[in-house]
Amino acid sequence: MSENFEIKNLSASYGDKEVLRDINFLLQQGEFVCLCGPNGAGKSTLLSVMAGVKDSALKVKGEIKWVNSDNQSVAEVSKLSRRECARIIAYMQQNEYSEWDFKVRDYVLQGRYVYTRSGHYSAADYKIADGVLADLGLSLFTDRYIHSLSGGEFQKVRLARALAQTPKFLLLDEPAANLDYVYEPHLMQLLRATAHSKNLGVLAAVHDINLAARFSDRIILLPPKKSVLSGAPSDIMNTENLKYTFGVDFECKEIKSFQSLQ
Ligand SMILES: Nc1ncnc2c1ncn2[C@@H]1O[C@H](COP(=O)(O)OP(=O)(O)OP(=O)(O)O)[C@@H](O)[C@H]1O
Repeated sequence: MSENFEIKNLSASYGDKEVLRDINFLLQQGEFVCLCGPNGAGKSTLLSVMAGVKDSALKVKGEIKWVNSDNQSVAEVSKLSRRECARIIAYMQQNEYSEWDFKVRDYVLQGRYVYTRSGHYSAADYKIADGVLADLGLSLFTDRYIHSLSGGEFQKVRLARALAQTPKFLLLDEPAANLDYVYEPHLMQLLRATAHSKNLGVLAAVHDINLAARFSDRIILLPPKKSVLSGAPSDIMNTENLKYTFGVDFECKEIKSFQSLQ
């Protein structure tokens, strides 16, 4: 049975500094959703709260839980251990650096850690890690060391590690950062296809609203200290909603060839 990730009446602040105000939305398994908003609107903060790894100085009110298709609560993020949470949600943060220079395969295998006993990986764990590397076109990188990778290559390897976690929900903070103009749309296409084929709920903070409009099933617009707007790209991407979110005027044009490229 599919589950939904429900965010209800969520507000968050650092001391007196309000960051999120009255956020409400559902993320369903099997959909690819882009989270768009201006710098500082709270996209990273929201993702970290949903993943259960927020900054300890951040005070949060509201509900973050999973509900089943009958709208019954299944679990709450705040009541689960890190290990339990990580079996349901994989979270790829904006910037990450590993002190240790792992081989790519070992780094991706870390996604399986939450399923191991005492950190021993099974043949099935290796199979999953290798399968994800193949899906992302990274098989040739398997034996490379991560410190030798370019920024874009490492970004893809980080995504592979998150997918190896086989979560129900995948939270990505700017997954297209460091990617070139060819791989950027490739990645968005892959995320959409993976969400659909693996019944994975994907929420990705994305700065490029054209990319979001072209590939997502749904867009959530997050303006600073205001409620979110949510809808299919064709319904939500209009001058009024973009002004509400970004505070500046936009001209919106539908480019049909974008659709045909999918
Ligand atoms: N530890 C902290 N203490 C105080 N304020 C913080 C802290 N961390 C983040 N903030 C503030 O919270 C607000 C939201 O930050 P956040 O990184 O979530 O925004 P964002 O939408 O992801 O921005 P960007 O698009 O620039 O990455 C910002 O104003 C930021 O300065």
